[in-house]
Amino acid sequence: MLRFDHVTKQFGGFKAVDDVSFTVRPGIITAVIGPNGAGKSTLVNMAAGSYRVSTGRILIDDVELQALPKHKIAHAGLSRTYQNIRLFDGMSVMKNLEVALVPPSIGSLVSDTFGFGGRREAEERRERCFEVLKTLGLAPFAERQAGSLAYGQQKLVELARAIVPKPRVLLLDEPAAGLNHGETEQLKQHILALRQPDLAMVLIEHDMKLIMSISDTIIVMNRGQLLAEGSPADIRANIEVQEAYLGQPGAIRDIEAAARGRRNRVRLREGEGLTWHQP
Ligand SMILES: Nc1ncnc2c1ncn2[C@@H]1O[C@H](COP(=O)(O)OP(=O)(O)OP(=O)(O)O)[C@@H](O)[C@H]1O
Repeated sequence: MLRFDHVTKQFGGFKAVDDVSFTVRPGIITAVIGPNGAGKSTLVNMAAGSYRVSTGRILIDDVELQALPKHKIAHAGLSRTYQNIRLFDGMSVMKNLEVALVPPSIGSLVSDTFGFGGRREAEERRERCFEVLKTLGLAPFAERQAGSLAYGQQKLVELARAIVPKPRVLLLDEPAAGLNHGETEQLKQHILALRQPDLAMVLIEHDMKLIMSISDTIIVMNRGQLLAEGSPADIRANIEVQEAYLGQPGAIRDIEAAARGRRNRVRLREGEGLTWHQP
């Protein structure tokens, strides 16, 4: 379980994430949506240790992540993919995956990737990587240079690299960005297949069709604040959220004013299970 507990991130005087609290449960897919600049990637970057939290806590179960270095966060069970592909272009697909299995105590990715540990450990790592490549249909490309693959295949290699360490929390930052219809459909099937009882998955996406078809719960962010959370049906049914997402400022102001007049969390639509959060 991943928990954001009153998390704020300031860049100078600007709050990119402003007192956000929510929980990502295992066994389901939690989507985070919102207009450009809403603070979605900043949440991921803080959880993964790329950005320091200004105030608040981020936890996997009882382990606080916000003060840990990146490799310890990975060791605690968190994996991520990036909005922009970050593979080692000149290395084989297999090596790109093996890098993710380097024991944190070693310190040097290179020494491990190119031969650290006993033959047995190396063999086990390769077996695990190959197993994931097979699952994602990438086995034929195992020894190809990552940079030589098509864009859609590289996005899948990123996903594979995030999966090999068997994470407990998987953060996917716009995995469908730049994919065509067929590739997006394929990605959808892979993400659905990843849904397991012991994995908490966060999906940041702008592709609303994909979001609505695979998410179990949706968090709506706007201007650094958590605006609403609910099931896809709740979110779809709520015209105000749609307007906010489509960027109509009048609707956002109305929603903010409505929420400000209430204490803490309020349910505006009791029957629908949509929870509003006070900005
Ligand atoms: N390193 C940084 N320094 C200064 N400002 C930043 C930094 N990273 C993000 N921001 C700002 O924080 C705000 C939130 O950015 P973020 O990337 O989290 O939004 P997002 O919801 O992921 O947007 P998008 O959907 O466009 O990726 C933006 O205004 C952005 O310019």
